[in-house]
Amino acid sequence: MSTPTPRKIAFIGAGNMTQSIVGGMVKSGYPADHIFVSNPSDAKLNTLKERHQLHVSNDNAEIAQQAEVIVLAVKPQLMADVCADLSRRVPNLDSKLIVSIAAGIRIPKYRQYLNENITMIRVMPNTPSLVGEGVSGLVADDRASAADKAFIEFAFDGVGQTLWVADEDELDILGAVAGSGPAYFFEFMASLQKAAVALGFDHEKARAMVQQTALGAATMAIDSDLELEDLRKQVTSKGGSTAKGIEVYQAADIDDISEQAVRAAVARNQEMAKLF
Ligand SMILES: NC(=O)C1=CN([C@@H]2O[C@H](COP(=O)(O)OP(=O)(O)OC[C@H]3O[C@@H](n4cnc5c(N)ncnc54)[C@H](O)[C@@H]3O)[C@@H](O)[C@H]2O)C=CC1
Ligand SMILES: O=C(O)[C@@H]1CCC=N1
Repeated sequence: MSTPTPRKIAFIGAGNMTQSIVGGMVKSGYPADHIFVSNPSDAKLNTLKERHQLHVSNDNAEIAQQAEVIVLAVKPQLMADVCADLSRRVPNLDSKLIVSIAAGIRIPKYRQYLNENITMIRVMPNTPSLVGEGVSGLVADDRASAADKAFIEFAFDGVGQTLWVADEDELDILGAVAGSGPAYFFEFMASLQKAAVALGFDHEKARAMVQQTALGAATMAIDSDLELEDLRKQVTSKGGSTAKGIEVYQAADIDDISEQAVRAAVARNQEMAKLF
């Protein structure tokens, strides 16, 4: 996608997600002098400033006042306080585009916290955004224009793939699959690594074989038109060793485990919508 007309964009919170999104935007040609980032402490701000020559501040409201787009990138638990401060100190919030990447909290809540008339897009990214291989789910309210949506799509295309979803229920599900997903894959990779160690490999070799296998499998899944199940079958020779390993996973009902995990994460997103 071509670079949209630059708008001044303020990121509230300089954590992992902000660092990756800002890095992706700059790499895609977005002018760094249109990017503002705030955080209570200086270390992450200094790194961002050195790396990209963008504007930084310890004062959320100061950068929000100057911006046309405000990205809320703090933990859900802090959102109410952060928004209360912005709504007290930033005039014309309803003339800006508000974006949140926080899990759970829904658009009507932001209207309560900030202003009933805001225009809002919610995005659910994931940590592989840090290496440009993220997935970001997006959902916009009825007030967001085509230009607003294109602008935010550009910002998140810089760190991976973007997927528009129909509503906030779907965003909760995408969050439980793709937002949390890297943790599930790491958990599985770590367990395979532990198995290799249990059978005699040292930690380093075990990790090398697991991570390269994960990369290889993911690359094959992306490059192939085959269903994942068929790719699995290609590895599983009749009467061979993989079949025995797969039998163990299937006996533990891996499909049911994954469904339960996703349902539990969706339920927590719904809970956070009520709590914060
Ligand atoms: N980490 C993940 O996998 C994902 C996280 N998210 C969401 O992204 C948001 C941020 O997550 P991360 O970047 O991972 O967290 P993080 O903990 O790395 O970053 C949060 C940043 O906010 C700063 N902060 C704390 N209080 C603040 C305040 N009052 N004003 C401004 N900044 C403040 C912290 O110092 C920190 O730098 C969360 O709401 C989370 O739900 C969404 C998708 C995936
Ligand atoms: O665990 C969380 O709440 C966030 C949202 C998706 C990934 N991390």
